Formats: sequence, structure tokens, C-alpha cells
Amino acid sequence: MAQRSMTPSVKPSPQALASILEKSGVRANAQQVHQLWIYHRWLRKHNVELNLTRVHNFDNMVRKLYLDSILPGLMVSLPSPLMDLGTGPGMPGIPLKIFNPDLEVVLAESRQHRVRFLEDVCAALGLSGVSIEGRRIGPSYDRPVRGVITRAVESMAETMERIEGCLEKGGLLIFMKGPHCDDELDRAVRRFEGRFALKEDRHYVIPGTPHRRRLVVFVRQSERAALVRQAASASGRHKRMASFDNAAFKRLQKALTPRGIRKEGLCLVSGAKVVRDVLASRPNLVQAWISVAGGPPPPSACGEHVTWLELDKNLFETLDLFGTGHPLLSVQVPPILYWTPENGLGPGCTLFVPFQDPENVGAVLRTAAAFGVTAVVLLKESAHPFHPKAVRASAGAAFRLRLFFGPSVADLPTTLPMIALSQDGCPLHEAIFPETFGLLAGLEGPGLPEPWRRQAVAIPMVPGVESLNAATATAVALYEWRRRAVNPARG
Ligand SMILES: C[S@@+](CC[C@H](N)C(=O)[O-])C[C@H]1O[C@@H](n2cnc3c(N)ncnc32)[C@H](O)[C@@H]1O
Repeated sequence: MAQRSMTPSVKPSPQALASILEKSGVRANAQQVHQLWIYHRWLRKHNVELNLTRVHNFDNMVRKLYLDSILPGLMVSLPSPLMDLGTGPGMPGIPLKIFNPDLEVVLAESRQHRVRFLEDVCAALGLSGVSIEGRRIGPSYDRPVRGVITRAVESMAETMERIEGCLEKGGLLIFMKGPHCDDELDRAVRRFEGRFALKEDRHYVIPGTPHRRRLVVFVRQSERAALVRQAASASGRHKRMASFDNAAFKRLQKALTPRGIRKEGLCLVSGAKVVRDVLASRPNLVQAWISVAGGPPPPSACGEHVTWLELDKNLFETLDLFGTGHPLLSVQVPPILYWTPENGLGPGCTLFVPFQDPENVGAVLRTAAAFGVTAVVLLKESAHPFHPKAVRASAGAAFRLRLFFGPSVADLPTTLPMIALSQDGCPLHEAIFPETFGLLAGLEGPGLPEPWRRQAVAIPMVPGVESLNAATATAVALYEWRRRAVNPARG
């Protein structure tokens, strides 16, 4: 059974309104009480027909709607103009405006019957410095504002995407949230690193109620898309692509295939984190920042040489193989020299990779970086290390390692100081890792050619199970090598 409100019913009046606010620490002057009372009357009058709020009890309306709307103005210095995104019947925007008369407020609301209510109520209140955007705000909305506040609309990440075009650099993004928003907050912080910085996460209780709230405030760190587009266009570094026949688009499409990657010397990088890593580790190799039209502009980490390509949705989705929705990078493939047995091996471990599955190649590159191998030789059998699937699985490690192309596994001289991995070898814990050695994993499926099997090392497993995935087996062997290097006594 639904629990009834324990709040004693208070007879609605301007005096009762002022009294509840005052007891809650908010002192209202006569004009503010008058305006809030008129607002309250309008809400009550039109609620049945327009379904504006589900809160009905007077005391609850004052505390859970008006007071709740006013409180952010007491906790942060509100920037002006401030857009209330998804204001509904005007919350928090209207109470905030009443209590901050100098604030310029933009009430953004997409539902037209609510927009008409907002127009009428603002006229009745005689509010100046309030404008109404009766439309759905999306990333292409580019009227600049210094702040955005939002209450009960959507997830933080969704709003961050949405206000890409309008919130100025240095502007505040203020979320009015319930107490349990840790997960969406973590996701937003991670996903928008470099674009928004968390400034404040304040926990509070609406006075006179048990209702816990959080005010989460971000500062925008990146420039508005319109300004970046303008500057990039002026210097010829911005291109809009709408056709699959566009020659530059076709070139990008080629970077999805190993042949194209070789021919064009170009690869595509996807995923917010890998994109950030590559921008940080190899900025000079980045050629273009590829976003969907109206998507986020290149961040400042993209140097002056980087072109911004804004693609129609269907074009972007063709390149965004993994459906990340996040901008991609087109990156010049770093030069990869050819290794021959005459080059010998450097000190430490050189990893020889024959994997044909690009995801296995990526996974093993990530592992190689984690355990500090000296170099990686991609044998003739191997998938291309800059195949989009490999780059993604490598989490950017493909750009940090010393990579070489090498001969076929069949042409590796068996005289090399090599530790080969094969199920029929001697147990890994009996293996001796020389100061300088190569680690050779088997091909997925057939494993290693016969000569290598004779001197191979095996990772002991429970009898009767399938062999380990090749990249996983390599990870176990590298771990064992590292463990002994760190703690030789336990070898
Ligand atoms: C659940 S209501 C919350 C209203 C108000 N902020 C409140 O706290 O009472 C969400 C409102 O946001 C509006 N809305 C959602 N997305 C919007 C967008 N992208 N642009 C403008 N209005 C939007 C909806 O029409 C709806 O009226």
C-alpha cells in the first residue's frame, strides 16, 4: 500500500509559503513571495489539464519543487545566461529567476503545451530577462550560454553531448540529482575527460524533508563547436562529408582493410580512451578528428595540423566499426621496419607474433606493453597491427611498442635463442629464460611447425580441455618471465 505523506496539511497562502521558506533558511522579499505565489497558482490551475507535476500537497510543492529549485542558487554562483534544459513547467528555472532577478535565464522545453504554459506564466509574472526556447535542444543548438542547469531530465552523459554546441568554454554545467548517481557520474567523468572537469559534488537534504539530493557541477574545458568550426574552416582544416562518393571518405574507408592500411599508410582509431591515449602519445601522427555532423569538435590536444572531418550519420557509422559513437582519429601508420634473423635480438624479450586474428594481435600487443617486452616482430602470417580491431584490442599499445615486420614462422632459424609455446613442450616452470630471448607463440589452430615443437614450453593445464587462446598463453608466459626477473630467487 502506498505510504501517505506525514506532512501536516498547511492551508495554502502567500504567508504560509513565506513561512516554510524562512524556516528552511530562505528569506524571501515581498516581491518574491508574490511571484512564487502566482507561479504556484498557475501550476495548480493548469496541472489537471496539462499534467505538469505529480506533487500536489501544498507543503510538498513548496519544499520539493520551489525550495528544491531555489537551493542551487545558494550553493553555487550561477552563471548568466543560464539555460534550464528540460525545464518542464519551469523548474528550476522560474523559482531560480525569481530569487536571482539579475540572472538571464533561458527556459528550454520541447513539449509545446508546456512551452505555451511557460510563455503565459512568465508574462503573468512580469519576468524580464527570461527567454523560452520551445524546441528540443541537441548538439547543433548553438546559442551561447555561460551555464546549463538541469533537473530530472536524462543521464549526465546525454546532457553533456546535447549541450556541445551552446555551453561556452569555462561555463558551468549543473546537475540536480538524487543521491544514487555514482555510476552515471563515473561514466560521465571518464567519457568526457578533457571536455568537462568535475568541480563540485555536493550532498544535501531538502530542509524539512528526508529527501537527499546531490548538486553535481562540471566546468566545460573545451571550446564550443561553432567557434572551433569557424577557426578550422578559416584555415582550411574543416571538411563536411555527406556522400559515400567523396574521394576523401573512400580513402578513410580503405583504412578498414589490411590492404587499404598498407596502401594508404593510414589507420582508424576508435574508443574514447584509446583516442585520448593516441593523442597524448603520438600527436604528430594524427591527421584527422572524425566526428558525426554536429558532434564534438577536436580537443586542444589535436595540434594545428589536424583536420576536423564532420560526417553525415550514415558515413560516420560506416567507419565507426564498433559503434562507439565517439569521434575517431585517422592516424598515419608509424613506420615499421623489417626484421631479419641477421638483426639478432635486443636484450630482454622480443615477442614473435604469427596470429591471424587482428583481435588476438591487439590483445597480445597490449600484454607485451604491460610486461615490458623490448620489441615485437609481426611474422608474415600475422594480421596487420593497425587493423582497427587490433588497434582497439591493443588499447593503443600498437602506437607505443617497437614493432617490426618479420619473415614467415617457417623461415625463422631454429638457432635463435627462442622460447616457443606449444602444448606438447616441457612445463613452463621448468623453462629457463635467457637474458636475451625470443618468445614465439603458436598460430591459432595449427600451432607451431614441427622443429619448434621439439624445444617448446607448455603451460600446464587440466587434462582434456581445449588449448589456451594463443594471446592468453603468451600472457601467461610473459607473466612468468617477469615474475622471475623481479624475484629470481623464486624461479
Ligand atoms: C521529467 S521533466 C522534468 C521537468 C523539470 N525540469 C522538473 O524538474 O520538474 C523533463 C522535461 O524535459 C523536456 N526535455 C527533455 N529533453 C529535452 C531536450 N533535449 N530539449 C528540451 N526539452 C527537453 C521534456 O519535454 C520534459 O518536459
